[in-house]
Amino acid sequence: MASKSAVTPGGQPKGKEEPSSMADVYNHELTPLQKHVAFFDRNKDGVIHPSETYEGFRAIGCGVALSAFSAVFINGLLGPKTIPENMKVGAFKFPIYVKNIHKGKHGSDSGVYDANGRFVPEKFEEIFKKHAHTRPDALTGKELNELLQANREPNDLKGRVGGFTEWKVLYSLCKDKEGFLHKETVRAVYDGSLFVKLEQERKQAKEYAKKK
Ligand code: HEM
Ligand SMILES: [Ca+2]
Repeated sequence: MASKSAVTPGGQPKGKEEPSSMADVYNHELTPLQKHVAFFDRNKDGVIHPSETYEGFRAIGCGVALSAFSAVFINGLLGPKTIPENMKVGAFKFPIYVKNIHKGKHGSDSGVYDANGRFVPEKFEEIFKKHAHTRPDALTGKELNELLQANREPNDLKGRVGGFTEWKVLYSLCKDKEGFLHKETVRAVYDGSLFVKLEQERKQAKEYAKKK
């Protein structure tokens, strides 16, 4: 009988270098923040390698430059915070451990993810109550800037840059023709379903283009 741990829940063989226990994260209910990043763990071995960050960004429609930049900076800066204690990691591998992604949280954020990576509905609603002036269920580019400004914590350059990048990439990927970023899109960022949807939409658009 095949050993239970020989394959990931996705059915793919596990990476050789990482201990199999890292994939265990998928045997439990994921926190919303774990779901947010699980999309980028392409082979579901519990570890996001820079190549997977790159692949994930490409899959949702980001260009080569942004995807490569993100792989270097997200894995380089966030990855080390997520390495489990007593775990030795080879130089230049820059893994991100899905299990510990809450340790990668930064300052100057909205607070919608709590310290454990859970979703805080009140904080989510607050974003729109405070900043959605033009219409209640969406943010304009200007209103997004207002949110970023309001989230800024003193002496927190790293957190500010992190928050700025997350929100600006989201806005550029998902704003509608009139420049609105919809509440339901933002909701889908927090439960991780947005990335899956964007990838599916791109695949369908490609199929459609092939048939034409
Ligand atoms: C195009 C891809 C991505 C977009 C558009 C995006 C967007 C966002 C947004 C809008 C937030 C909420 C920030 C807030 O509440 O103020 C967030 C949080 C977060 N994201 Fe992403 N993200 C992306 C990819 C990733 C990847 C690849 C990782 C790591 C593997 C990641 C890790 C995080 C973490 C750790 C947080 C929590 C930050 C905090 O609350 O302090 N994200 N992201
Ligand atoms: Ca992986």
